[in-house]
Amino acid sequence: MEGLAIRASRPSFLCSLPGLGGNSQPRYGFLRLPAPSNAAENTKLVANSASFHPISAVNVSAQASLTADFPALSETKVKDERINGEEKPENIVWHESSICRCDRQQLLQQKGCVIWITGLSGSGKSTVACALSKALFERGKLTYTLDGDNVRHGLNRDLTFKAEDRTENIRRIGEVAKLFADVGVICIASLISPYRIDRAACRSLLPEGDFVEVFMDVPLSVCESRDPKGLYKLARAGKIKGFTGIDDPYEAPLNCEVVLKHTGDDDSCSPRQMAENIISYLQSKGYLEG
Ligand SMILES: Nc1ncnc2c1ncn2[C@@H]1O[C@H](COP(=O)(O)OS(=O)(=O)O)[C@@H](OP(=O)(O)O)[C@H]1O
Ligand SMILES: Nc1ncnc2c1ncn2[C@@H]1O[C@H](COP(=O)(O)OP(=O)(O)O)[C@@H](O)[C@H]1O
Repeated sequence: MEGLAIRASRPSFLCSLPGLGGNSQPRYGFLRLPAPSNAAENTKLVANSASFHPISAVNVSAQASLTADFPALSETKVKDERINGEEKPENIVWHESSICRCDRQQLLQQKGCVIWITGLSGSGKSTVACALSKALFERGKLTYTLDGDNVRHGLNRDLTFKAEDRTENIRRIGEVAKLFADVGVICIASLISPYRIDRAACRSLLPEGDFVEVFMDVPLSVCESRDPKGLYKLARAGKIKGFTGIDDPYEAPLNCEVVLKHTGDDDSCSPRQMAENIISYLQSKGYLEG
């Protein structure tokens, strides 16, 4: 177990393995514990990990008994009872895989992360997401885009635009994006995500640096003049209630990784150029290498 540097800020099993694979960048993966040969050994291993991941004695014995009854669970660990401040049901154990995130990243020659594009309706989120995924594809990098509009056709079809439903929309997309990042994919999430606290919650799901918040800094007047779906017109006419920027708030990021500022309709504001700005950021942080 020597040489493992635990990222204390993460309430999970994430740890960094400095120097692994000859790369100076820390790699993130699940801490692998050897398969215990018996319940006592298992208890000891779990107890040893308690310095970074507090678990209760009740869970330790539950783990030991599950392991005895179901050998297939021998490499599972009891997961934190509280994740993201929420109570989790009891008797849920984390099943470990023999292939970890760093293996997948090595395979893909890139690092998983989430590019979170936020901004008003009509600010160009979907357009820049599309340009980014195309430009990365041309460089041989694997992306997947979660667009608010699209996800609301399926996974989030039950959600409206009232505040608590927007929060749930963002939470679900944040969780799905986290899974994609764990696959090693560059996940592009483009949704209005108007509330700072919800974006911060999604950020907190990921290891530091892996959440790249991109703000489409486009004035409301520009978005409204574009109005490709005619929704601003309807909102102004009072036919849509609670429309972001009209009668519902948008909280611009105070401190995000990339700001794409609209300064006119010149080349510097083209979707392609905006995508290149994001790619430069990813390159500078090593996300386009394995
Ligand atoms: N009331 C209201 N407010 C804002 N937007 C509305 C609303 N009703 C429908 N739409 C359309 O839904 C798209 C936004 O969905 P999101 O999932 O991105 O929104 S949110 O993050 O949950 O706030 C948004 O798409 P984009 O224009 O692509 O942003 C709108 O077309
Ligand atoms: N960088 C840009 N410059 C000029 N027009 C743009 C740009 N990005 C998007 N648009 C146009 O603005 C409108 C809204 O873009 P869209 O990507 O659908 O925004 P959002 O996803 O934020 O609602 C579309 O008609 C699109 O062609």
